[in-house]
Amino acid sequence: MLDGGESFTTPDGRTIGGVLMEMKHITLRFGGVTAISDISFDIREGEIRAIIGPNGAGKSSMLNVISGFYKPQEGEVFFRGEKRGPVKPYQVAREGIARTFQNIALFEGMTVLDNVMTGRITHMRTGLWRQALWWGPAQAEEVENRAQVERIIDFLEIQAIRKTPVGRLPYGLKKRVELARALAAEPKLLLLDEPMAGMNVEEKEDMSRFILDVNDEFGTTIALIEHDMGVVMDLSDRVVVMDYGKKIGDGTPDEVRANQDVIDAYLGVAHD
Ligand SMILES: Nc1ncnc2c1ncn2[C@@H]1O[C@H](COP(=O)(O)OP(=O)(O)OP(=O)(O)O)[C@@H](O)[C@H]1O
Repeated sequence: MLDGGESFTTPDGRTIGGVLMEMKHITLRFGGVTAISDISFDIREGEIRAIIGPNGAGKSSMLNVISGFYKPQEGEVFFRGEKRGPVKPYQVAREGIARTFQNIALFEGMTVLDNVMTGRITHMRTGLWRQALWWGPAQAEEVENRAQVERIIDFLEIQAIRKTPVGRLPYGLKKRVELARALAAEPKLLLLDEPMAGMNVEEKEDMSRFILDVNDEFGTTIALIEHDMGVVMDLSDRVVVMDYGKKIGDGTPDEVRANQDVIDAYLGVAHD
């Protein structure tokens, strides 16, 4: 277990470990706009952690800080006990963080299988020259990559469409392919950007089940952002609530539901 507090057991019997990621006093500004104002919270190993809030609350900005895409003007980010320095997003990917996007970012002309394969890039170690020659280590690596990709395709129940170009798929399935690609990287921490946005009820139920199964089967820690509060309450172990760039709540779904500031924010009660 990593440093940073006691582990705890969830109501459904899963063990949540120590702190995997810690955000300390994060402030992020865009010119005169303060998108995130002095927010601290942690993400523990094995948990499903949601960041919710009304439109413009600062959730996407926070996800981009976690993924290393935005560098906050103030505050510190710790991942696996180490303070993050100035990193490029690909270095964050190598650290074991993968993400999906709110607006699907797949290669529409490529098959499902090839799209999921692109998620293995961070695991490709042999140089292009050896790969071109299909020689020795490159061959072994390719076999290993294919096996992992097939495992994920089976797990997310997309075998039947593995040779279909992504552009031909309905929205809900595209989202599932995006999840598959992120999982192909075997992330320690998986970031989901509004995974249920634009989905119908049935697709939302499917996606919820897959998120829970991924967490359970692979032990992947999951952080997701969402503005629809109802969607994440059944799914998450703990929830951070943001409003106007500030943290107004943090706790279990029950604690957050009972928090008056959270109720006010969602009902649109005016701020002082
Ligand atoms: N690149 C940017 N440049 C300038 N301002 C930005 C930028 N990104 C976000 N903002 C501003 O920061 C604030 C927080 O935006 P953010 O997109 O993080 O919120 P959000 O909670 O994700 O909203 P939504 O649910 O609508 O996606 C908003 O006032 C927004 O206009």
